[in-house]
Amino acid sequence: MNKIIGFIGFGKMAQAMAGGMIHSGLIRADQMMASMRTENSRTLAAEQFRIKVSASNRDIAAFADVLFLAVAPYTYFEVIEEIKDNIKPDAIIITIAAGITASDVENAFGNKIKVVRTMPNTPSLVGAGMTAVSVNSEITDEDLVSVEKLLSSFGKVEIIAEAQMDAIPAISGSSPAYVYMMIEAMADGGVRQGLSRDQSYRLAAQAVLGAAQMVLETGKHPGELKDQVTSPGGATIAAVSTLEQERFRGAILAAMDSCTAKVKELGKK
Ligand SMILES: NC(=O)C1=CN([C@@H]2O[C@H](COP(=O)(O)OP(=O)(O)OC[C@H]3O[C@@H](n4cnc5c(N)ncnc54)[C@H](OP(=O)(O)O)[C@@H]3O)[C@@H](O)[C@H]2O)C=CC1
Ligand SMILES: O=C(O)[C@@H]1CCC=N1
Repeated sequence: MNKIIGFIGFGKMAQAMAGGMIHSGLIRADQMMASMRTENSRTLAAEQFRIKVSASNRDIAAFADVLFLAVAPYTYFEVIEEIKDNIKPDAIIITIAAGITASDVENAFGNKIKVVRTMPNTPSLVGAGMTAVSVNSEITDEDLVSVEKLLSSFGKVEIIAEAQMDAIPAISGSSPAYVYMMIEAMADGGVRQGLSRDQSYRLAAQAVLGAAQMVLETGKHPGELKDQVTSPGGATIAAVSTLEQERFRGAILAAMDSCTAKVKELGKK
């Protein structure tokens, strides 16, 4: 793809997307540039990713064909105020912040701009990301093709209605954190039974990966797949019964409600 990709803010999420794009071969490091606040972050990013770095958000905005706004939600509007007169007229602005709407961004720029609101996740780094996408009315069919191509270079893309975007962090933006917690707990359980720590992580992570792949590839209901594991009078149903007593599913639903409530709060600041 023959475009300059700019990142304003190059933290955990931007690095995961940039790493995924470079690794896929779609974008070369010399097509990417990023601005960060501290010198230390810029030095590390230049060393690790071999991209151009700058202290000036305006410099990045002036060169980018596709500009990712990858700062925290509470920094969005000061950054937009800083760069709004510097973006290329045809630039595509990609937002990744939880809770910030496309119309918030349009209003902050103060004129008609192309906005793609996304909610990515960190598995983008290994090409296994999940990015939800909604676009504003300035995005043409041709733009959407380019955006989908770019975002697909590091994982799956789902186009969704803007009104549903606040629901996405809980299910795919933040949820890798819950899964890592589950893998960590499963590995602790393995270690408790005498398995090595390393082997426990590999066993637990591969079981989670395989279960997710079963849901995606068989198209079967997760309940049916669970039933295939639970042999009558066996060990799995003993584990399932304890999980139900401990409100495993209730805890996940409650955590997702907290996540979504926080997303809405982030958008109001
Ligand atoms: N982490 C995740 O899994 C996900 C995060 N997001 C969204 O991504 C965004 C960033 O989150 P995350 O990557 O976790 O955060 P990080 O704290 O890791 O990164 C923030 C980045 O912004 C830079 N920064 C801060 N202030 C400025 C400024 N004024 N101008 C330019 N750069 C600045 C920081 O630079 P420095 O290091 O020099 O301080 C850093 O590079 C958030 O909006 C979040 O909602 C979305 C989906 C998933
Ligand atoms: O924790 C956060 O607010 C961001 C949004 C989704 C994942 N990380």
